[in-house]
Amino acid sequence: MAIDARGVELTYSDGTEAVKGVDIAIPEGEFFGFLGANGAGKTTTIKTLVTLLHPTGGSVTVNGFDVVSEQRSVRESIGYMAQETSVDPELTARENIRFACEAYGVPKADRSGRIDELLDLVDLADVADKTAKDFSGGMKKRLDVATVLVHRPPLVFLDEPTTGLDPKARNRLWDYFERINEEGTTVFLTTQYLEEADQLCDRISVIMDGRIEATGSPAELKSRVGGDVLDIELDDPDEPTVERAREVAESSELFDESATVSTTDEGISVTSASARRHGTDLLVALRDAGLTVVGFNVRSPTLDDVFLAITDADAGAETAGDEATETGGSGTSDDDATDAPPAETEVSR
Ligand SMILES: Nc1ncnc2c1ncn2[C@@H]1O[C@H](COP(=O)(O)OP(=O)(O)OP(=O)(O)O)[C@@H](O)[C@H]1O
Repeated sequence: MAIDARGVELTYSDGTEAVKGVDIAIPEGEFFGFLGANGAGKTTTIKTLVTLLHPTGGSVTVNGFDVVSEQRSVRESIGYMAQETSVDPELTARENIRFACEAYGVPKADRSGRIDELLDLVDLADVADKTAKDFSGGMKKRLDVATVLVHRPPLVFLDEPTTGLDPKARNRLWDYFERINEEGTTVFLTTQYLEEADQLCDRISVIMDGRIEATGSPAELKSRVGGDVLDIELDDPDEPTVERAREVAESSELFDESATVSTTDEGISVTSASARRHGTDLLVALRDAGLTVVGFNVRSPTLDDVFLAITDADAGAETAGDEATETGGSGTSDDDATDAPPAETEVSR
């Protein structure tokens, strides 16, 4: 097992319960995605797994080593790409990787071969001797990836590695991650992007408010949505119009007991096992209710829908969102620079 985490809890010294009993079991070679909105607890969990924070409850082994009593062995056997870049802008790409080789104790005789190999892996060989300060965001991230691989760790942690990158740079990074995984490295990736998790991961856990709400392959999670999705675009989708459409949908034939309706910027989305069969009936019912449908589409669910389904289910279950206050001086954290997370998710439709 690459990671075996049981009942992990992490309460910061200001009382914020960021992780509330998380179980994660990741076999070797898996590409695992840890998905959640801002502030859900992804970084706190990852920092616990890489020994930067000590769990306040539960137990974790990484590559068979205990994260508390065998911290050093854990660190030697993993690569960790943090959200903040570790690239030194004053050094060249080659020097940055060489520096990482020294830091990780890569034997001198192996260094230059390893550096060339990694420059090739992330396509930076052409700019190997340019200083990193002139690199684009995507190039810096690629260099970051190379530096965490110098000691050939069997397991790498990537904490939101593509946040802030344009789609092209993001796609390119995905190729490298896939390549690393194909070569046998276990990957633990955190992301806010459902599309990213869908594309890359064998298995995904969704974390919300410090708890894992769902785990499975992208296909399994999508099948939990319980049907296909009918997106309906309304003319002038102000609040009363959308509410009326929701009422019509909820009293239509589509609406069996597992069906759900969510509101979107354009109108409503109905998820139902009979979305394909009875979709057009709903359109007629909406027209009869005096509503103008300007667009509709029936599609298979995406991970966005999974996320929404979980969020909807969760909203009733608990009083949501006691957003923690930042103290900036936590005794348990060795980096206190977490930005206050805005209360929004990256779920775009
Ligand atoms: N040093 C700290 N002291 C106190 N609370 C903290 C600290 N760091 C994070 N938190 C809080 O713990 C919770 C989980 O934060 P965490 O950074 O793990 O979430 P995340 O899912 O990684 O979010 P993001 O996408 O913003 O990185 C949040 O409520 C956050 O405000």
